[in-house]
Amino acid sequence: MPQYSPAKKSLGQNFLVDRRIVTRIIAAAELTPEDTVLEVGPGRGTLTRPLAEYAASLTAIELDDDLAAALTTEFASEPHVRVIHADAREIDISTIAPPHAPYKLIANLPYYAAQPIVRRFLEAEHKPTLMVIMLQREVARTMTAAPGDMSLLSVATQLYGKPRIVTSVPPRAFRPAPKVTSAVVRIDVFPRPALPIDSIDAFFTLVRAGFSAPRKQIHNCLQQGLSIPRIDAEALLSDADIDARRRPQTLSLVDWGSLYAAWRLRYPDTHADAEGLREN
Ligand SMILES: C[S@@+](CC[C@H](N)C(=O)[O-])C[C@H]1O[C@@H](n2cnc3c(N)ncnc32)[C@H](O)[C@@H]1O
Repeated sequence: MPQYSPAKKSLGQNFLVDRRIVTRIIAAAELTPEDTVLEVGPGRGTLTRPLAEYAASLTAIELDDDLAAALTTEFASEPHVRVIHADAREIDISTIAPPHAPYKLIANLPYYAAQPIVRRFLEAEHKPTLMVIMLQREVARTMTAAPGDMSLLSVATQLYGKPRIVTSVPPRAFRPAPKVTSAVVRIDVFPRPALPIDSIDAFFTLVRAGFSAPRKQIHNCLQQGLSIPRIDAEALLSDADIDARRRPQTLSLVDWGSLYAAWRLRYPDTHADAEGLREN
């Protein structure tokens, strides 16, 4: 058994100790002996060991110097396992997965960086076909929300894939125990975004504007977020066949697609400086 350094809170190190949850994660990923797997944050290897047994090849990305070194030693004699010492938020995906080769991303994510990591892989040119990830249950619920409870994160997730919660995970399943309940989420990633949008950055400029004041009616949000007069916001919503009095969280993905098409038609030149989601 390798000697590990104490858990580092700053790196979100809550190590999974409940083997039943490991089994649920592996089952949700429906691994086959042909699979290429990418694990983010292998930590002390609780998931890494079974993944290495099931998958044809496994790449594990770990930011912690000590853990990356320990895992490299542990898997040195297994050529199908590669440990990369890097930050998953910044990794160049083309260097870890050959172009066009399908891969699955499986991770018990560090909560402080879960959203940027998920976003990075969902927005990537070379996306995973499937993600099975552990994150805070509140974040999981937001990702999987239905119209009525939608938010920027729900739209940003569901544009790229179909998420569902596999199971909730109590704090006692980890050492040290986190303060919050967690959840395993499976996202079946679409080969292409669910909406025919010509600019992802422009689309998220619109969605962000739409959620600029979630308690207000959608026409107010668009006025405020896009800096346009009320009459123009109402015209856009009418073009998209959306009642101007609805709240932004009630809009479905299809509604956002219609609103985007209407906005593109009325304001074809206003999106050049769009920055997408990355600035959040
Ligand atoms: C919640 S722990 C999970 C560890 C292990 N997979 C398990 O289930 O016990 C998150 C892991 O991600 C690593 N980590 C934190 N930030 C990271 C980043 N930006 N890129 C890659 N790994 C990171 C931590 O060092 C830690 O090992």
